Amino acid sequence: MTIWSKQDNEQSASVRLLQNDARIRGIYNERTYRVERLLGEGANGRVYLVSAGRKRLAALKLGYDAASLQSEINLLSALNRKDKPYLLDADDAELGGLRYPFYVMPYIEGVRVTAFIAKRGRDWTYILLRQLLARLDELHRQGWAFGDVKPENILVSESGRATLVDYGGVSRFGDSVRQFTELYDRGYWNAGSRTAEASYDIFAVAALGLRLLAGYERFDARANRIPQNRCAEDLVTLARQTPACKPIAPFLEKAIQGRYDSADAALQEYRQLLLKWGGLKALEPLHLPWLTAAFISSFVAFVSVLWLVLN
Ligand SMILES: Nc1ncnc2c1ncn2[C@@H]1O[C@H](COP(=O)(O)OP(=O)(O)OP(=O)(O)O)[C@@H](O)[C@H]1O
Repeated sequence: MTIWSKQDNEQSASVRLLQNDARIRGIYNERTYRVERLLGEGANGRVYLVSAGRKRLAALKLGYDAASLQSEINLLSALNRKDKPYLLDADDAELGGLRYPFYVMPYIEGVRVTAFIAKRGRDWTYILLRQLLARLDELHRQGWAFGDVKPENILVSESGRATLVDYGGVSRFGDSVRQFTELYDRGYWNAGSRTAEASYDIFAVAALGLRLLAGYERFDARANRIPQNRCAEDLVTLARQTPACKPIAPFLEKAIQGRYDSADAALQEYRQLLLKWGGLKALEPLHLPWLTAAFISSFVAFVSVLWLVLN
C-alpha cells in the first residue's frame, strides 16, 4: 500500500466506475475520449484505456477530487519533452452532475512486473532490475526521484521492456519523498532518510529485487518485525543467504547500504556483474533477431564498400 508522507489523501470510493464505451469530454480543451476498459486503480483515481479520434490509444487517469491530480499534472508537464511526451492533455469532465479532474498520458502496454516474471521465469528479474536502474537514471538526471518504486508501478511489455508508471510519487531532489511503499522504503528499514535522492530509489530497486529473488515470505517475515529490529544489515544478510542473489550480491549490498551516489554508477557496476556472471545466456535468443539483423546489415555494408573501393 502506498503511503503519503505529507498528507493523507481521502479516497472517494463512491466515484462511479465508468463503463466501457463511456465518453469523457474535457470542459476546457473540448477533447472527447472513449473508454475502452479499466486499466487499474489506485488511491488517487482510476486509470482507463481510452481512444481518441482515429483509434489512437492513451491512458486517462480520472481523479477522485480536484486537488488529487494537480501535483501529478504539474510534474508530468515539467517532465514533458517533444521527443518523449508524458502528458497529453489535462482537463475537467462533468460526470453525473459532478466535476472530476483528469489527465491523459501515453498508454504503456504491458503486464505488472511480477506477472511477467511468473510467466517468463525468474532470470528476467536480473534484466528488469537493470532496466529499472536505467529508467531511474534518466529521471534522476532531470533532478527528480521516483519515490514509489513497487511492482504495481512497473509494467513490462511482451518483448521484455520495463516502464515506470504512476508519477504521483516523484519528488524534486532534496525534498521529502511524497509517496512511498513501506516494503521498499529505506526509512521503514531504518536504512536512511526519506530525502528524495538517487540512493533512495536505488535502495527501493534493491529491496524489490531482493523480495523477488528471495521470495515474498522470507522478505516479508523481516519486514513484519518490530521497528527497532528492522535494519539494512538484515536485508544484506537475507541477500547473502539467497543463492539466486549471488550474481548481483555486490550491487544489492551497496544499494541497501546507500553507497551509490547515482543510478548511473549503480548501473555501470550492475552491468559488469551480469557480464561477469554470464548466466543470462538462456535469455539471449529473445534479443537475437535484431542483433543478428544489425550484424548482417553492417557486414553487407562493409563488403559493399570494400568491393567499391577495390573496383
Ligand atoms: N500510462 C499507463 N499505461 C497503462 N497502465 C497504466 C498507466 N498508468 C497507470 N496504469 C495502471 O493503472 C494502475 C493505477 O494507476 P496509478 O498507479 O497511477 O494510480 P494511483 O492512484 O497513483 O495508485 P497508487 O495508489 O498506487 O499510488 C497502475 O498500477 C497501472 O496498472
